[in-house]
Amino acid sequence: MTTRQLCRWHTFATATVLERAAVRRIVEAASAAIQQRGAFHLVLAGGTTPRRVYEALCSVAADWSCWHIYFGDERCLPPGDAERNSRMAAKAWLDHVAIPVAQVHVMPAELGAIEAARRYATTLGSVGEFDLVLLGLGEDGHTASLFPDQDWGIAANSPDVLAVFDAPKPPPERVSISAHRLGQAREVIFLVSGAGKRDAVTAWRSGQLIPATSITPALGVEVWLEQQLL
Ligand SMILES: O=C1O[C@H](COP(=O)(O)O)[C@@H](O)[C@H](O)[C@H]1O
Repeated sequence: MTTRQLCRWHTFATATVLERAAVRRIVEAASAAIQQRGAFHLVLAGGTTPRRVYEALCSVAADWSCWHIYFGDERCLPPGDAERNSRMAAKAWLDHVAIPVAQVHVMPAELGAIEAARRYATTLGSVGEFDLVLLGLGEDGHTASLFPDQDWGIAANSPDVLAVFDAPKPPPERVSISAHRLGQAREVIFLVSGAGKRDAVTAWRSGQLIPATSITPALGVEVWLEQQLL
């Protein structure tokens, strides 16, 4: 049985306005989580819009010692490869702030998708609900590394982490947190900008099943997008 996605759409005049709002929301969510539970568990997305948000996070004041970072997906490439989502996030943000290294949970994707998925599932085994999951949207409607016509891990008994092969966007071998596990979150925000996303947004808004619609947290998802995409 599939759960229907509760979706709240928010438009922003430009990508820059959207990115500034995302930075503010991340910092607010972190403060609230740290105040209420002593820690902030944040899942990062790859992609261009998130990268600019990460760059802006370098200059905010935050209690970095309480932040715990996870990755929604990763590309099976060597650790320092510029195309890895973890490398991008490190370069843009994580290398410049005082989040303890042991609290940055990189997917060991260099080990291959199957072994990396197995190890990351162990990492997530001790993590409860994420406080905030950031996701992107690909031009084909993919999110994290959940691609059209592949297994998105929707079922409650799906593995928490999927080994992905034959991804249509390079590289073909990837690792992704499953849709079911990504939905175990207090808050999920999709950050969507760039004219190339228009068809995917139209498909989503018209009720078509695309990978992004498979993320169904109890409180629904927020989709933050540039005005030009509507
Ligand atoms: O390959 C990926 O693509 C999506 C979307 O990225 P974008 O650059 O088209 O915005 C991203 O969310 C995902 O993390 C990444 O691995």
